[in-house]
Amino acid sequence: MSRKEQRRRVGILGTGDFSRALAKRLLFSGYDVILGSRKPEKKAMSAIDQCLCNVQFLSVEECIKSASIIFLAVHFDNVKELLTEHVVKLEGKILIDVSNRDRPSSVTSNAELVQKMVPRCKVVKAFNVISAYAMENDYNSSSKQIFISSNSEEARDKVANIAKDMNFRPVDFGGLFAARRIEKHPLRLFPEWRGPLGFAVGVFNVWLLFLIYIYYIADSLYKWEQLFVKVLNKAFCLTGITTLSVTYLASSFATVFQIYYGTKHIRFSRWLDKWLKNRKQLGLISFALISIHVIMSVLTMSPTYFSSWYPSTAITVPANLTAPFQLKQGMWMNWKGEAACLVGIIAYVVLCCICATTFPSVTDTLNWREWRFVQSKMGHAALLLSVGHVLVMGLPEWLSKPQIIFKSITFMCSILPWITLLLKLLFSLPCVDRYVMKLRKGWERHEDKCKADCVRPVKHEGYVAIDMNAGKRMSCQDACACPDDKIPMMNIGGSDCACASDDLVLNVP
Ligand SMILES: NC(=O)C1=CN([C@@H]2O[C@H](COP(=O)(O)OP(=O)(O)OC[C@H]3O[C@@H](n4cnc5c(N)ncnc54)[C@H](OP(=O)(O)O)[C@@H]3O)[C@@H](O)[C@H]2O)C=CC1
Ligand SMILES: [Fe+3]
Repeated sequence: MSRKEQRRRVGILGTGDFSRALAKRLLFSGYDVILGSRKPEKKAMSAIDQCLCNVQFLSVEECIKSASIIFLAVHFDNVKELLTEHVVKLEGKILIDVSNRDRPSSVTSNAELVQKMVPRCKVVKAFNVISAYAMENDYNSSSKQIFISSNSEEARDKVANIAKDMNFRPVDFGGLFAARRIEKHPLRLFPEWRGPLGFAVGVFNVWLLFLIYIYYIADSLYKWEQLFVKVLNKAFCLTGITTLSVTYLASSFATVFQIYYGTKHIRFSRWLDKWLKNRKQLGLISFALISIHVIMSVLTMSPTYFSSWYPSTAITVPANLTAPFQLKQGMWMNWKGEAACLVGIIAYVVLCCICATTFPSVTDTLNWREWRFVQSKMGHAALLLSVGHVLVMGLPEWLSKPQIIFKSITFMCSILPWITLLLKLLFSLPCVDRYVMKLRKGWERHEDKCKADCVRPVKHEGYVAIDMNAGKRMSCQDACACPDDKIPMMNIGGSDCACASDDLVLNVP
């Protein structure tokens, strides 16, 4: 057998669903596949799938002997029993663990446990994030990622090449420790959506209660039948605009944070970090809510529902009527209705454009500057237009009845968007913008102070004293917060800060 043929030969232990899908995919990718089964004589794979008629069926032992790269496609519970007899034969081979867990664990991973069972084998965690169905049917899957981890770099490279040959996109996660993260991946259930959805539901309930109070309890403006469309439509609109403001408010908070600490090297607080990371979800939720508002408004667009957008529908019939009486009614919208519609439509179209750029196929075509333009400039423009839409509807009422302005939903829902827009305006002022840009390029307000106070050429157990280079990577303010008799130090990776006293200093160069 030529070396090339040997190189493209792989073994698979187990003959279940995943194993069959994997074998088929590997065959189509030009590999020579050997299946290792506990009872090879009983298996007739070609009867299950004709494509598998070229696959060799061997015992587990023979399969391990014949291939240097072996997929372990059995459930983890059966791995120990299967491998115990073959520990020696597996020495030096690459064993790819594809198993998944029922529950995530931060303490260990299946792959690490397998590595303990066969310590002299190069265990690789990979392919567990692809379902048997996708493996078998989805050939146009170059965007599908395969996460790979192993303590052997050579094994990671070899498995990455196999993944590429199978038209997947390998992602190297480094050492086998990362298998914990990889095994958590298939168990996730939209974790990044939970917070934003919870927030939106909370805000929706608050607005709904407020609407019920002002429309039904404080006043009897609407009938209870109107709760489903007339009142809920307003709740969707108010929640949509609030969520949209919250989406854009996060970046202003981040700027305030950086200005306050005078550096970009301090980590954001956890809540702010989470908020910043959830902006995409918040934006998409606000888009969904505003879409519901648009559909409901279009369906109910009539003088009865939108009485302030149309002329009065009241007809005056003369009391002394003796002849047929014809009264023409102009049912076109007044200026307020037309202006509110126009601004609302433009706001919605801008929102649709922003939304479209979140699709990976569109995002990939944008450069960094274009993406920022759409997400930041167009996003704030959409928020401004949404506020404009509300302003057109609310302003006449605010001016005519200022005493009940806090009962006006148009006023109440505009407060947060105005704060968001005013903060954005403030940070766009040239002097503020210049300062923020300087911070974002790495300049630190406390740098000069640090230069005087913190530079001490000492080393200590993996930590180095804060010097100019270290100070750039970490907040000098934090570093200088050590008491007078302690020297501020940071670890070599730059992620941890420590205060050490002079007598602990081991090595003064
Ligand atoms: N199915 C899927 O979509 C995915 C599965 N995976 C992982 O792939 C692995 C295999 O899954 P799947 O193919 O669905 O499982 P199956 O139950 O369909 O197949 C498991 C295979 O393991 C072999 N095996 C070895 N020892 C034992 C034993 N003691 N008891 C029972 N079977 C044994 C059997 O083959 P034989 O009888 O020939 O020895 C059996 O066919 C699992 O770890 C799973 O987490 C990962 C991603 C997706
Ligand atoms: Fe509206």
